[in-house]
Amino acid sequence: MSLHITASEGIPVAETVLMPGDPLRAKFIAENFLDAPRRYSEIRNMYGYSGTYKGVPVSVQGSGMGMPSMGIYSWELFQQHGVQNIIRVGTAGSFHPDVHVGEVVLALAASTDSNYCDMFGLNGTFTPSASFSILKPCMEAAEEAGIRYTAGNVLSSDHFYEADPDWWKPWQKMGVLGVEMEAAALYANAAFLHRNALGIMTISDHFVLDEKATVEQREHQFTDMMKLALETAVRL
Ligand SMILES: O=P(O)(O)O[C@H]1O[C@H](CO)[C@@H](O)[C@H]1O
Ligand SMILES: O=c1cc[nH]c(=O)[nH]1
Repeated sequence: MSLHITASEGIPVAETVLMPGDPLRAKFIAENFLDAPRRYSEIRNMYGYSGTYKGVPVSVQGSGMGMPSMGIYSWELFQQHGVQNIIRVGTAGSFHPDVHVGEVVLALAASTDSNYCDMFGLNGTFTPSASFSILKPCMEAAEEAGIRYTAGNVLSSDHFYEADPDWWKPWQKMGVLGVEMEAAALYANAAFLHRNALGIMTISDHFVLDEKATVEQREHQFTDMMKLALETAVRL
């Protein structure tokens, strides 16, 4: 048990955890993809479940929205629940005309406008990046399952709503694929605590094209990303 996660000896957290921002997406993944799922935590309704996928123990834990929330849950999972690998299964807005709603992005690195990494006391700019130990099996699993993906830099932002409607254009110019709100904190915690992390995102909105996913799609229908994360988990 930790401050924000109930899990105990009775229902431990697995070494590999899938983390959607939305706790209802965690419930959906557990109920639709895991064998014998059991809920180990419901503090603040931030559900966590443990079960197996193809015989391998896997957990699914909501992270909430934003880096402070992801910072708390991933820190406790790594530090107090023995977790080795976290795979974020999130949604993102695309800045790229060739990366469409419903498509999968692998976040090689997470640029950020957040000061989350200041706590590590570095005298330069840390680059939160994915763990190759998860990225490689994920790419292999995607190729085997025929799941198309784009790999690149994403922006982890502290803001969902921005005052300036053109705020995203300088990031697009730098080749950043799109925006979400948690990967940088996850990658930084994993680096500091010597654990592994990867962000797999499905595009839910578009900044360039007139494309948008429904609430139902965001919660339930981004199954390529969920299957890909689970197929990656069994390869770790
Ligand atoms: O779908 P999730 O995983 O929550 O991810 C994205 O959606 C939320 C914003 O709507 C933020 O958490 C952002 O990172
Ligand atoms: O953080 C996010 C997630 C999806 N779409 C966005 O525009 N931002």
